[in-house]
Amino acid sequence: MRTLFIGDVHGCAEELDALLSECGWRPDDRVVLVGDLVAKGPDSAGVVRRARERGFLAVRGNHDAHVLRWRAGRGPKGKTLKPEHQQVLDTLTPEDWAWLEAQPLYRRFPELNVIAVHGGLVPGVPLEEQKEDELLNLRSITQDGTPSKRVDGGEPWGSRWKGPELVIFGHDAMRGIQRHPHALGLDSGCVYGGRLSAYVLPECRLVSVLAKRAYVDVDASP
Ligand SMILES: Nc1ncnc2c1ncn2[C@@H]1O[C@H](COP(=O)(O)OP(=O)(O)OP(=O)(O)OP(=O)(O)OP(=O)(O)OC[C@H]2O[C@@H](n3cnc4c(N)ncnc43)[C@H](O)[C@@H]2O)[C@@H](O)[C@H]1O
Repeated sequence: MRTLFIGDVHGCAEELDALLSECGWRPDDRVVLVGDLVAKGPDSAGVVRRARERGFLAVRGNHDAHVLRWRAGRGPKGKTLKPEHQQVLDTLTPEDWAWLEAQPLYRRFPELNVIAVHGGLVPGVPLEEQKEDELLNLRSITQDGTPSKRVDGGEPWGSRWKGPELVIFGHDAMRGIQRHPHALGLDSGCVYGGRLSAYVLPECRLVSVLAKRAYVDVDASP
């Protein structure tokens, strides 16, 4: 059986279809989306529906977690919901929400020696002791080992991850595809007009398709 790990889709349903086609996706392939299925792009509900109906697996991304919190009435106090998240709340069906809520923060694939997570893992911390915010939002590690959610907050966390598992992650569109000895970043910025990327095992093949257009202007992003 093949396993296709796919980077941040962010509602780019047409690009997801194109990528699956480029990979030669068959229903007996296992597909694992590494988080941020929703928000920013044009068709979050279409992405979740495809994943749900086709039996894909996913891990939860920071945007998925954010809309789930609002849906549960636990949005940050005194804050208003951004349009990109309101659109998700307005369009997902109850079945979509149930599926999204069932997605964990990380998944282990022992037979592949792979861990899938959206943000990252703090090197040296056992998997079960990793904090939720870092699993969702980690990007960098400072010289003294402090985790940071900022791109300029140190070196990429993946460069310090020593294995033994290969960690496949997303969340870092600014750095794009990251190849470290034991970590592979798959967010190639599709929603910003970049590419949507997949890593196919056991072939060890990186496949990507161009975004049809930029749905978010990087310069206009907060
Ligand atoms: N209390 C609160 N009140 C209201 N809202 C709240 C909230 N707490 C959380 N939220 C909202 O909930 C969401 C999740 O928040 P949170 O979980 O806090 O994540 P975040 O890292 O702050 O969210 P970002 O939107 O910055 O990052 P991202 O996950 O979209 O990463 P990406 O790499 O694509 O993008 C990161 C950046 O990189 C830029 N970028 C990406 N690619 C490129 C490129 N190639 N070149 C230049 N810039 C690029 C993007 O424009 C973007 O700015 C956010 O929208 C946040 O604002």
